Amino acid sequence: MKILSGIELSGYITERQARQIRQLRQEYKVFPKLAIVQTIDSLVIDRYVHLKQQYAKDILAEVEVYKIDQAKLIDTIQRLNEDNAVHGIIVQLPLADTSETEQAVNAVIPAKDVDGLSEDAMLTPATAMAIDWLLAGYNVELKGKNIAIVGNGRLVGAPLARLWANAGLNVSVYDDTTENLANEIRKAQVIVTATGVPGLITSQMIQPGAVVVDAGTASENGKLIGDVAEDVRNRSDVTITPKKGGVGPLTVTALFDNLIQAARSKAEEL
Ligand SMILES: Nc1nc(=O)c2c([nH]1)NC[C@@H]1CN(c3ccc(C(=O)N[C@@H](CCC(=O)O)C(=O)O)cc3)C=[N+]21
Repeated sequence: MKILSGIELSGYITERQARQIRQLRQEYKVFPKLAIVQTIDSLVIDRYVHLKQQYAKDILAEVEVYKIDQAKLIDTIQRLNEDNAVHGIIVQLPLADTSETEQAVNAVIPAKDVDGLSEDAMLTPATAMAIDWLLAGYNVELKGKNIAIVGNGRLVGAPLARLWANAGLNVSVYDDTTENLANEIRKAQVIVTATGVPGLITSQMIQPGAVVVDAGTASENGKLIGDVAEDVRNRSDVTITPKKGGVGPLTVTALFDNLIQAARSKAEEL
C-alpha cells in the first residue's frame, strides 16, 4: 500500500501561504480574515472549526466564528458580505435546518465565497482543489484514466466532478445507490469516494494497482471514519489516502489558499 499523505503535502503549501500573508500584512496592510458561520452545536463540527482556527494561527490569518441561531443566518451573512475587514465567509455545513442550505450558500457574495459552494462561485471549491493537489503532488496522471467519483454531494463529489469534467477528464459519478456499483468501480483506475457510508468501498471492487482517495467523513463515537473498508488497506498494490492526514488537512489548506486569493484581490483594489 502506497500512501497519499495530505498532511505532508500541506506542509509545503503552508509555508508559501505564510509568506504570502506576511506580504499582504506588511506591504498592503491587508489582514486576511475568514468568518465562519455555524448553526449547529456539535462536537464534530466544533472540531472542524477548531482545526481551521489552528491552521489560521500558523499562517497569521484571522478567523472569527459566529455560532448563531439559524434564524439570524441570512442577516449575518449579509452583514459579513458588507464588512470590509472580512475577506472570506464560510457557512459551516450541515446547517441545523438543511432545507436552507441552498439559500445560505448562495447568500455569500462570490468574491468572499472561499468554499466555492455558491452557484456563481469564482473560487475553486476547497475539497475539489485539495484532491486535485493531492493527486498532482504524488504524480498520479489523470489524463486517459477512468475516474470514478462515488458520492455527488455539495462539498466534495459534485464540485470535483465539475472541476475534472471541465478539464476534459473521463469522470463517472456514482453513489451508494448505484446498481452494480462494484462492476462500475472495478473499471476505474482512480476512485474518489465521499459518500459518508462507512465501509462502502471494499477490496473486491478495486482493480489491481488502483488509486483510492477516501474523502468520506462519517463519524462514529466521535471518531472520523471514511468510506473505504479495512480490507482495501491491506492490499499492497493499492495507492490510498491514510485514515488520518489525507484529504482533510489539505482541504483546510485549500480553503486558506482561497482566502489569500480573496484578500489579494482586495489589496489590488487599494
Ligand atoms: N462549508 C463547509 N466547508 C467545509 O470545508 C466543511 C464543512 N462545511 N463541513 C464539514 C466538512 C468536514 N471538513 C473537514 C476538514 C478537515 C478535516 C481534517 O483535517 N481531518 C483530520 C482529522 C481531524 C481529527 O479528527 O482530529 C484528518 O483527516 O486527518 C476533516 C474534515 C470540512 N468541512
